[in-house]
Amino acid sequence: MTDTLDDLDVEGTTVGVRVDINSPIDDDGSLADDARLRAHVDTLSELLERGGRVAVLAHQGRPGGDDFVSLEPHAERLSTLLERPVDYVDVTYSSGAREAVRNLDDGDCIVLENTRFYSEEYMEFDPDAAARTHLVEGLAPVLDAYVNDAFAAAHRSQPSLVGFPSVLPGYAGRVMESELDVLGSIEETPEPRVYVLGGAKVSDSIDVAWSVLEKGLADHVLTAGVAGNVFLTADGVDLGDASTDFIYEQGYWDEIDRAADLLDAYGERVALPRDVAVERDGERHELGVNALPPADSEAAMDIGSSTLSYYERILEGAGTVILNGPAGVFEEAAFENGTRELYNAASDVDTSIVGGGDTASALRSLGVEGFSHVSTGGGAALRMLTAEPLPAVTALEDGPKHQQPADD
Ligand SMILES: Nc1ncnc2c1ncn2[C@@H]1O[C@H](COP(=O)(O)OP(=O)(O)O)[C@@H](O)[C@H]1O
Ligand SMILES: O=C(OP(=O)(O)O)[C@H](O)COP(=O)(O)O
Repeated sequence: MTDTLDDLDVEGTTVGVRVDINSPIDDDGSLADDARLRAHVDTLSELLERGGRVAVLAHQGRPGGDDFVSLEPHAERLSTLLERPVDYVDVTYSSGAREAVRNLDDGDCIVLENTRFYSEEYMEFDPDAAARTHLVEGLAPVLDAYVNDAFAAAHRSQPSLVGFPSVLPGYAGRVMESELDVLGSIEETPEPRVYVLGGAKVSDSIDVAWSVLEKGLADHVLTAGVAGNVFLTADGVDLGDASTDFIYEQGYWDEIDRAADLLDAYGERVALPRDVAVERDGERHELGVNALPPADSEAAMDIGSSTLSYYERILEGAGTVILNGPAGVFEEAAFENGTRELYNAASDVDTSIVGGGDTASALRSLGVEGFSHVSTGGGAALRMLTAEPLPAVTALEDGPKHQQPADD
């Protein structure tokens, strides 16, 4: 068990709080959805009301992505949500960042710059190595304690997640605490258990599929989204140039082989889309897999209606469904149907657990409700639901193993 905020003597304590406010970003760089910021309000308010001095640490996007932006808009929105000034600091661990942290008074809050603006934060380290990174050596000297509330990133072994608890006393924030509580007992959920893997993080989805199939946790794995397209390709379906190029551009070429191996080993428990939707003459047009490939420029953007009927039948018999990732490009009206209907069917299952940043945003924009638990995490929730340890949680549990770096 990890210590929580109940174990922290907050007043006058300078706390580095790692949150996950990684959010969809509009074309103009503003926040398209603030659900993940709202999720952390309880933790941050509690720390501030108890007289803590709070330096928020977080990442946004991945290098090269359109959503790889500064945390300035996040600081502004947090200020509104917390109903108090929240200053944005344009550095993360340099002397300027240390200065901003030293200047905090009781009840003050700042947001440090996107941790992933520094390349080491985009690499995986074991906790000992993470303790020696620039980020941790630079910032830990001015912190008294570390709170990890970033459940959604807890499956990453990055310095801001595993390095700080190696040199500072670490505590789980309220989001982390409640997620660990709800998601910690997957083996006890009713069977049959169905995992629905959609979205665009194909490597994560295939990792999860292997793990839950090998451990006998999943009775069925339903594939959709880009993951579904990769499985179809692995099964020998030619999706055409547009979808195939997309898989290649996203760096998922190797995943096709992994998906093929998985189909060889557990094919009878893995369901593949039976049809896909493409854009033809400006409208949605559905094609059965036998009618593929489509014309050159037509990408598979959603699952079609016969896939939906097939998946709905499996879900009708399920005791538990665990779902991550949209079934298609739900951001476009023509391709939201698969996601809406699949989520609706999943929400009718007795025990229904859903997670993921885009998934939560799809739930809200499509108005789907009724899940037993909506997790702030996608990959992290799935990893936990495979009964695998989360590196950031293990680091918190293990506690500090190294001396806190000295202040200058
Ligand atoms: N067939 C598809 N082709 C391209 N993108 C897709 C497809 N299906 C889903 N997506 C995209 O997947 C993204 C969400 O995936 P992901 O980040 O894995 O979800 P989450 O954040 O819930 O874990 C969405 O932006 C959606 O447009
Ligand atoms: O959005 C996140 O994960 P998710 O898409 O699995 O919900 C987390 O912020 C982790 O981000 P990452 O998958 O770029 O490491």
